[in-house]
Amino acid sequence: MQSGAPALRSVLTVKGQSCEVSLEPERAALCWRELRPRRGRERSRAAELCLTRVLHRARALTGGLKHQFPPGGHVVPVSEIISVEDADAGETYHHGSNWQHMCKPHAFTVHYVQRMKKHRWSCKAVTFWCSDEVLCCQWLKALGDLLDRQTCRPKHLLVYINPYGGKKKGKQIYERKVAPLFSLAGISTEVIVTEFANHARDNLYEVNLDKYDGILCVGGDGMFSEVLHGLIGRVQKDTAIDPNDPDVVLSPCDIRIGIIPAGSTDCVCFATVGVNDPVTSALHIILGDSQVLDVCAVHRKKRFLKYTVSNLGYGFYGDILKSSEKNRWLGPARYDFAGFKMFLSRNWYEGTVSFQPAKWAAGSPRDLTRCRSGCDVCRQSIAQLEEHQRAQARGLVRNEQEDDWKTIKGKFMAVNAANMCCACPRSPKGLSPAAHLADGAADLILVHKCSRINFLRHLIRHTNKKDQFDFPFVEVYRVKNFQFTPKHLEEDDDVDAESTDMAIPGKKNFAQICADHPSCGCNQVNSVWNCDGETLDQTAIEMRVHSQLIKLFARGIEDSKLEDVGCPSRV
Ligand SMILES: CCCCCCCCCCCCC/C=C/[C@@H](O)[C@H](COP(=O)(O)O)NC(=O)CCCCCCCCCCCCCCC
Ligand SMILES: Nc1ncnc2c1ncn2[C@@H]1O[C@H](COP(=O)(O)OP(=O)(O)O)[C@@H](O)[C@H]1O
Ligand SMILES: [Ca+2]
Repeated sequence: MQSGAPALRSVLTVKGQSCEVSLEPERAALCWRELRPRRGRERSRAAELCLTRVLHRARALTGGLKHQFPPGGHVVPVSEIISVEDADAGETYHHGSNWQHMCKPHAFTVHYVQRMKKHRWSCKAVTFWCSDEVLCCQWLKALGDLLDRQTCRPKHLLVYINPYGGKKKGKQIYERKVAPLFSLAGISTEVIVTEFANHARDNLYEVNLDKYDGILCVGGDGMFSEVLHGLIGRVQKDTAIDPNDPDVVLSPCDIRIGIIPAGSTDCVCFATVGVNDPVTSALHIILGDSQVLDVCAVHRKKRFLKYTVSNLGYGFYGDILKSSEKNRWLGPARYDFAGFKMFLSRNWYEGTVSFQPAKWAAGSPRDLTRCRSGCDVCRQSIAQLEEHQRAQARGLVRNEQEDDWKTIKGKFMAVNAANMCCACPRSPKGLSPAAHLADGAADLILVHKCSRINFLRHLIRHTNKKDQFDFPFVEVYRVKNFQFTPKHLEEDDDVDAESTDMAIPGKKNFAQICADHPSCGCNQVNSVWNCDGETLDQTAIEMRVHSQLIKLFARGIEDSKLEDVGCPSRV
């Protein structure tokens, strides 16, 4: 069906009921309604309410439907159709009171996305029976033409599976839940089951990226981090950008990354999709969703260390990660066990944090806004950032290289830089609920030394509606960069850029003794940085946000108003 082509309207049979079915290109929606609703099928008030919501959503998605659908109507935007195919021969067809088997049915099946509760999607199917073959072909062609126009959808994907992530079910999850959906959608894949850590990262430096429309990782945040490093590293290499230069403008990655969650925290997936469900993620990939994402680069002096997209955490979250690695056999529960242990240890670390606020950011960490699909705060922040950069280039405002630094010295239980809300099943609102995916800024959270009971109160607020920053011992800032120096390195301006913190013998020994004797009463000198679930050996670091450097197969968390909560009216 060409653009401007007339609408297709027919009377077709769905589940033995005659329906008026229409497909209108300008509305980009497939709609059907029963001509004579079945007797004795009175809709409950709840069902009617649900239907009103479907119509409201369809109107929003299709730019306003002029046509009102009476109760019994169904609307599926073409952008949410997964595939259309000839109905299976031999399928049972209900005609009047007789059940018949048709050898060659004149019917087609539409597979589409249905919204379930809590941002979960599932794949539904509806079969339309036609009176003759010509009509059936006409419908298949019209729908096929409209689907061909969905050019953002991937056709060929490279998939990396971590067989050891999370509950070690990555391969099973991919084969049972994801691969069948991809073949339904006509997506071909090349699958690599990783054999060792960093296999995916290293492989991405070698593969011909032009062959693929996207790179998928099946695993947790650590596996995502591998793919992120492989892809960003590869693109910088291809464009001759030196990642060791902390001030360099990194080349953006155009190829999208998809995450099939099969890890322990799945925070990147949860915070960009709204749920860690493999089927939902596969459907977002099939529809060709795209969500840009800020990436933070971590350096020490002039040496690149790591990229992070979710949380860069020192103290509590660094210690949890380090301690949990020994108990990998516990699966995702290792974090709760380590969390409990670290809570009891009440470690704190002395050091200095310096940062530059993101002055142009449209939001602030405690403004109660949430980053949602098509986020206005992200759009406005980037517009203001670009305006600011243009003014700087024209010399209208001072270069901020040396200005506006704020410095805080202290004893910290935790230093976290959340580049996104970091929502996960343990904390559905996340470490920084108002952080944004693509605003060019991160939320720097400083938790000063406090009593165990106060720290617990702060932690518990990650799981309820109260503000976790509303404590005198917690500070939060929206920043474009920050530096952290542990106290024992504060005087060491001359520390060789190549050396690590552990190269200071006396201090290493002290830290070692205390780590070995936690009951000795001394606090350890150093924690480690938890960088999206990977540890960093260095403690003195600098971090800078690179706005919108990568793209994911996601659309950000949708407003829950758009969910058809178990609506019975959508077949
Ligand atoms: C009392 C309940 C407190 C719940 C507090 C929950 C806060 C959760 C914030 C989570 C931020 C997650 C940031 C992202 C981290 C991931 O990149 C990263 C890697 O993920 P991967 O294994 O999938 O590769 N994951 C992590 O670093 C794990 C963080 C896990 C945090 C668990 C915290 C549990 C704390 C339990 C404290 C218990 C106190 C009990 C007192 C009686
Ligand atoms: N085949 C493999 N063997 C061992 N480790 C691997 C393999 N493939 C990937 N990894 C590493 O496993 C780590 C954890 O993976 P991840 O999928 O994030 O699981 P989890 O969420 O349980 O931590 C990552 O650091 C990744 O580099
Ligand atoms: Ca951000």
